[in-house]
Formats: sequence, C-alpha cells, structure tokens
Amino acid sequence: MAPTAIMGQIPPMTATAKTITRTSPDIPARVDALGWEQITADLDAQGCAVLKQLLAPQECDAIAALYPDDSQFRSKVVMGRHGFGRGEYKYFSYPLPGLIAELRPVLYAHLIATANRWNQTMGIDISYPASHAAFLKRCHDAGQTRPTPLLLQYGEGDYNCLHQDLYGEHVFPIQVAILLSQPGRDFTGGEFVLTEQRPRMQSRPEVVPLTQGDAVAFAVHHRPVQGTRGPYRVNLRHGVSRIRSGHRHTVGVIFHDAK
Ligand SMILES: O=C(O)CCC(=O)C(=O)O
Ligand SMILES: [Fe+2]
Repeated sequence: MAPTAIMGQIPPMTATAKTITRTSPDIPARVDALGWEQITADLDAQGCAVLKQLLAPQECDAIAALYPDDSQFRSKVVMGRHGFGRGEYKYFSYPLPGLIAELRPVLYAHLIATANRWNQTMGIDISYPASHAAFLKRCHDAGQTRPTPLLLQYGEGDYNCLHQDLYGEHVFPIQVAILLSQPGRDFTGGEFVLTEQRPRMQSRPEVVPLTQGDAVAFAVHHRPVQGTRGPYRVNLRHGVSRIRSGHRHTVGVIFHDAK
C-alpha cells in the first residue's frame, strides 16, 4: 500500500504470543480448479481478472476476525495520516495465517507464466523463478524481508486512493485482493476500482464486481497492451470507492516482500 519512501514512518507493533490460525488442505486443488485459461485471457485483455469463490464465507469471516489480534501483524497504517484515503490496514507478520501462507505460493505458480510473458513483451529483462520460495529469496537477498500481505478494514465514509503497491526494486507484476465481506449485507458502495493510464490518452476506469470470497487478480504497476503497431505499456493504479454504509474487509496478497 505505502510507497517505499514513507515505509519508515509506519510504527512497528509490539510482539505478543501469536495465535495459530487454521489451514485448509484443499487450497492447491481449489486454486487449480479456478479456470486459469479465462483468468489469463482476462488479465491480458483488461489487466484484471476475477477469481470466483476463492474462499468460503467461514474462511472470510475467520480472516476478517483477526483484525483486532495484534499478534498477527507487524504494523498498522491509518490511511488518513498518510494521505492514502480513509480507513486502516495492518500488515501480517511471518508466519502468515495458514490460509494466506498456503494461497500465496499456489497463486504465484499460476501467475508466473503471465508475469514472465508480460515482462518479455514489455522488454523488461527480468524473469520470475518457478517457485515463490525462490522469488522470496531474491527479495530477501536484496533487503526486502518484511511480509506484505495485509488486512484492510473500512467503515462508512472510508475509501482507498488510487495507488500501486511497490515496496522496493523487486516487484512481482500481478497481485491478488480477496473481498471478505458481503456487498449489500455487510456494506454498500466500496467498489474495487482500477485505472489504466495509456500513453497520450485519457485514463480508462474499470470497476470490478465482487461478492464475498471472490478475489481479483490485477496488474501492480504496468502491463503490455497490443496496439496496431506492436505492444505498448500502460500504467495501472487500484483503489476502493467510498463505503456508503457498513463495514468492508479485504485481504491483500502481494507476492514481493518489502524493504
Ligand atoms: O480493499 C481493497 O479492495 C483494495 C486493497 C488493496 O489496495 C490491496 O490489496 O492492495
Ligand atoms: Fe493496494
């Protein structure tokens, strides 16, 4: 969430005994069954794709319920204090809660082919290793050692300004956010929004409709678009429109770690 330059201002939380959270043995099979051909096609066409029903309602509720448990987190950010919007979020500490620890490498494995192809098309000479563990080692060796998965909490009137989650030199180009609350029941408003800035053109907005347990995969920073005279690069930002009533929780799964 936070640009690297201001990370140092975010106070660490004091460590307490960590509560162990549940895992789910079927995560790899569940993620495999999502329909990756369509997800890949949507990522290429729009820069984002919906992963329908990634988590069950009980799993969403269990993750959202961690918010007050400071033993789970390394730091808390009140968005209004940094000009990021209104609302707050907390970065998980390692070890991550079971479900998120399981999802991160499995989602990564399904996204690397797209990530590598995007970089090739954009002429970026970086390729991503086959395993998330190997990519994290690359981050850690460069001093990006702090976990980036985060839990966000919004109330009425809160919103998240358009941003990019870059935390250092090493960036995995796609990230995932999971909606933990149910629109219409738990909150109204609060749409996930992307904008795409094209060279010499006005920005294109995209609103992503999600229900509880759905995830959105999207470009962190930029992506290639096929033009009539070859590929060009567009710049993406994401955010959340104003929550009109109720409460909204999301969990963000970012694959690179932070400085
Ligand atoms: O709350 C949301 O839907 C957006 C969260 C976000 O900015 C992120 O996961 O990086
Ligand atoms: Fe974000």
